[in-house]
Amino acid sequence: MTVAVLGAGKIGEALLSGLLDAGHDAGDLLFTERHPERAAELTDRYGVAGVEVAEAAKRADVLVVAVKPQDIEPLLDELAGLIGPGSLVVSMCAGLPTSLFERRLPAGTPVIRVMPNTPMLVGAAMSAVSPGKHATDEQLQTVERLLSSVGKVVVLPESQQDAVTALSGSGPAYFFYLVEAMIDAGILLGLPRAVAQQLIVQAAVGAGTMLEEGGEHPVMLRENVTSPGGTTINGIRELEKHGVRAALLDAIESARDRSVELGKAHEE
Ligand SMILES: NC(=O)C1=CN([C@@H]2O[C@H](COP(=O)(O)OP(=O)(O)OC[C@H]3O[C@@H](n4cnc5c(N)ncnc54)[C@H](OP(=O)(O)O)[C@@H]3O)[C@@H](O)[C@H]2O)C=CC1
Ligand SMILES: O=C(O)[C@@H]1CCC=N1
Repeated sequence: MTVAVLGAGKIGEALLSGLLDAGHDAGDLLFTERHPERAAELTDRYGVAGVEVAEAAKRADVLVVAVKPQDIEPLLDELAGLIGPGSLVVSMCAGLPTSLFERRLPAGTPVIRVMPNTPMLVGAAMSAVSPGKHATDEQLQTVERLLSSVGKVVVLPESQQDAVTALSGSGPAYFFYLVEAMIDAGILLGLPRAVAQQLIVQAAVGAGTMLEEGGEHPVMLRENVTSPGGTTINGIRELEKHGVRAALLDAIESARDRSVELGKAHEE
């Protein structure tokens, strides 16, 4: 099976790299890029061929659309004249509904909407998958299998994709932001930056592993760190005083709203 990534930016590269690490053959992967120097860099790094969209449409069984939602219109115009009956289109674009692709591509084109995240680069993606109206169960399974090689996969109704985009699509950015702020706190307390970074990154990895493997609720895990009359509760009081929980709710709601807005921009 040949997979072509249309738009090999951050997420497109993460997919190529994750698939190669998972054992996919470079010869079964293609990508398109509009900057020749970026294409050359990717071919050097991964041994994957950069091609024109027409060649990708001709050779690939699965076309993964990974351009910014703002760049979708010209690509759809181009693809509309190129897509053959055997092509399966997978969109990773935030906010864009499968109905947009179905309306603009040849009648009956199977489309599957996916929201992955950048940990795909290290085989630890969370991908949520929603089939459009022409995608068969077999095509859904193909996409699930492909994405399972680079992380975890859930199948969800498309109506939940804007929420998923805000939660797990953007989620890594919020964790990185917290880590960055906590490293700054280490600097404030006089630790060398490298030491602060090592301490916080390992605390994040340890917490993530406990969340994933321990099976305990996050509230319980936090309570276990919070000794009576100890240090952690002082920190928690400050987080509550500064409304960090409400800030996260607002942040994720706002990201969801932006996903809805990106989709609306392409309504008929
Ligand atoms: N980054 C993330 O964590 C995630 C992103 N996504 C989705 O993935 C998509 C890409 O996001 P991201 O990787 O961050 O964005 P990037 O801008 O890094 O990647 C998109 C790439 O596609 C190129 N491009 C645009 N139009 C074309 C075209 N017609 N043919 C070939 N290449 C083209 C862009 O070139 P140029 O540099 O000139 O713009 C760019 O290199 C978005 O729709 C986003 O919603 C989904 C989940 C997570
Ligand atoms: O910021 C964005 O729009 C993309 C979608 C989810 C993560 N990154």
